[in-house]
Amino acid sequence: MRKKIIAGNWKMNKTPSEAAVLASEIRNKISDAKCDVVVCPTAVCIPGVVSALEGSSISVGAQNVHFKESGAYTGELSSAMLKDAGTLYTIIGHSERRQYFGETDETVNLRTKAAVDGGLIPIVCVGESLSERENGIMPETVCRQTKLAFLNIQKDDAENIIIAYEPIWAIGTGKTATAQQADEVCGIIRNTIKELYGEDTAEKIRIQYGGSMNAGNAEELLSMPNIDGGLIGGASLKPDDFAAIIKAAD
Ligand SMILES: O=C(CO)COP(=O)(O)O
Repeated sequence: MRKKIIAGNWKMNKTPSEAAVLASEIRNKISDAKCDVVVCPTAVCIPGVVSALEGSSISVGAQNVHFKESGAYTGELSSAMLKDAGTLYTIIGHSERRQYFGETDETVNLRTKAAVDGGLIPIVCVGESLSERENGIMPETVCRQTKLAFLNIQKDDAENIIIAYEPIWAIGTGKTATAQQADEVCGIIRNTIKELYGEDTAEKIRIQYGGSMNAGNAEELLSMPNIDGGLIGGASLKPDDFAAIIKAAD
């Protein structure tokens, strides 16, 4: 039985002081979660959020990580820096980064390797666009993204990586994939992991769904056999809604 994992992607929202308040509010609402809970604020908010959550079971994640250890990469953050700041997870390859910041399958793979080597748990995002779905190439897209993200990742490391299936057409649109649609794609991803690493890794790896998950639809999505959690955008900024999603996972 895979332990569920609910992560909040705060995206480019909240100042450091607002983020610390939000973290405290979330902490107060979910003291007894049975699933893993992660919040991913912007990098500048990490120290304040880490201290607001100190001693709680809620972990902190970053929204991106660079693939080099240090050097002339203005504006970037290494896994060692994030780790030292108290981060345990990092989102990698979110579709917004692929769309607006030139992220490619190759850089997603480099970042995934750097995160693993630096002791961070990657949350690797994959997902098709609306036109890919409408043209019948959704399976090809998610298989390709998954295979390339895991290139040169050892089996022992692979099973600890989290994959987030986020169909681009469902992000921030209020248009959620149906539970059946989401489960089908999470199953395709799990099968790809089976091809790469075998049945045992495929059974262990956790696959989240992300895309307009909210307090109303979380329970149905999280009850599906291949969905092991959620990567939540908008609803993770509302403590009551985020707490309701965590309750649905438990
Ligand atoms: O992109 C997402 C999480 O990474 C999903 O965002 P929304 O939940 O706002 O649709």
